[in-house]
Amino acid sequence: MPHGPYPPELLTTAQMARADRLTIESGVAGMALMEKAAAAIAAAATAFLVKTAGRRVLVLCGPGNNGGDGYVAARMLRSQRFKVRVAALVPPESLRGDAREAASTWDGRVEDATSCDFTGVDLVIDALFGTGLARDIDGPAAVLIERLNAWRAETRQKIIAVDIPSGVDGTSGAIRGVAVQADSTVTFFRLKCGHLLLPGRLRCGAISCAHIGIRSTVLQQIAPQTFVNEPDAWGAALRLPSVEGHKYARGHAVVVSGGASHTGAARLAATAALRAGAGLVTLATPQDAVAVNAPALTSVMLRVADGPAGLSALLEDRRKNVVALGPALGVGEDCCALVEAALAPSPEPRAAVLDADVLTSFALAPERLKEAIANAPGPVVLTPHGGEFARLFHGQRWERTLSGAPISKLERTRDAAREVGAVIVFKGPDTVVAAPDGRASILPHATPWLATAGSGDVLTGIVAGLLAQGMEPFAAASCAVWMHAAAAEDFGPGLIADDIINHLPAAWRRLTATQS
Ligand SMILES: NC(=O)C1=CN([C@@H]2O[C@H](COP(=O)(O)OP(=O)(O)OC[C@H]3O[C@@H](n4cnc5c(N)ncnc54)[C@H](O)[C@@H]3O)[C@@H](O)[C@H]2O)[C@@H](O)CC1
Ligand SMILES: [K+]
Repeated sequence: MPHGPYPPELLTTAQMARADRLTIESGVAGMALMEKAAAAIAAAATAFLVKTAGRRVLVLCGPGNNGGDGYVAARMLRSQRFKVRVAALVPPESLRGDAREAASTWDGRVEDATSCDFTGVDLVIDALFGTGLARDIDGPAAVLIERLNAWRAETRQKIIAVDIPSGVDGTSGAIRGVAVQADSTVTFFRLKCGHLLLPGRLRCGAISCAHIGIRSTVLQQIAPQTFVNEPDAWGAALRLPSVEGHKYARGHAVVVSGGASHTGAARLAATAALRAGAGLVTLATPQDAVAVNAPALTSVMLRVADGPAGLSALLEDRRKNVVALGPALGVGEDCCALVEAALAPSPEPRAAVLDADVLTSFALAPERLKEAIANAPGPVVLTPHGGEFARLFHGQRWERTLSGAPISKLERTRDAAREVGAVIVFKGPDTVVAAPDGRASILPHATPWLATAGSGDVLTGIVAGLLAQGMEPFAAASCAVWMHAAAAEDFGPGLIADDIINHLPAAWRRLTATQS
């Protein structure tokens, strides 16, 4: 699993190649970058070998600069008296540019990787393919990677990946044919999107990011729009309560409850909105559910709002600046009509969070949802999981471009956000948040315990609570995803949705510690 914190920007492989190019054009030699990259790899390998008292290293080198890093790291490790073997996919004489120069600094034997033997090896360095991977791996290289993974599984020996595990697409996180299963990955300058998107993330092991002499000023030209979902990316937009502020200054969120037998989900969302910092939260309940909701609430207020007309009347109070609906609302036309009431034009701005049954209800009429969003009196955040996303954006079923490159969850979320005009939180272990203007964030670590009943309802409530305080919607949605994961991580095994709410104060503490 990844280790953080990381630099905030995430790059595509094309953006990373541009960062290398811009740096080289500014006068830094490509070999100097490679030496630093290799030094970071050698340091990681040394730390591992010292800890395990291992001595024998096998460096697998590919046909490009990733292989170049491997040759230089091999030389560095041998100079520290480790027993180093190098095995390559192509003969060193066939290499070009920096890779060729790097290989020339290794004066030891170079074995043929496709027939190399792993017996007795303590550590493998995977320098086969990096950000230059351009197609699916097949043939002898694929067989080698399969043999390598089988060796690791059998012997429990370790693999360090140079930049990215070979076979993982650095932009999409897809596996191109086969991919190395690494125990740790040392990447350079900035993480790539494919380090955090599944399934790539699961192939990386612990990720570290080394500085190799590329200045962060190159990012001004590259203008990345994707960020690691950590406080560095959105902390500046956070609204912390001030001593002199009163509760109305922190907004008033309305959460819409389902009928008498479906009330728990909305109560979870409402309580989470309060814990996320909304000044006031009202649960809008149908008359038939009052008797169920009333005894179950204390700090959340309760108001009757039957159907669209009831909700419209409740929302006439202009201080109610966020409405959240979807959890256990029931699928169908009644649900669509409630959403249209919630998004109806209003003289005061009002944000909305749409989740669960709302997303399914509009699956057959996405244009209708798009129109309601276009006319809404404030920003809208949609929080689909995989199934809801697929139903609502079924037009986006292509997994690959015409040239065969995989289309990632990141790009699909970004396209959907642009298409529908709302911030989209595409939930999962690698939750992606995307805004219509193209900004996106990816959650670097989520505990598997988050996949529990009611967890999504709590997330809806946190988004609503942060929006109520006036946080910018992309930042609010990203922050909510982070807090949700941080609270779950704080609680640990055995988590249920109520625990996420109860551990939001711990997430707040962690967050405010990063801000001071
Ligand atoms: N000067 C630079 O550009 C730097 C590059 N660095 C390293 O260089 C790597 C990128 O180097 P490259 O752009 O040369 O790319 P790679 O070394 O990742 O691979 C490119 C080579 O692999 C071949 N190839 C691509 N996909 C293949 C497939 N499926 N099957 C078989 N062959 C395939 C290509 O034809 C090309 O020969 C980074 O990941 C990083 O490790 C670092 O040393 C930092 C500096
Ligand atoms: K690699």
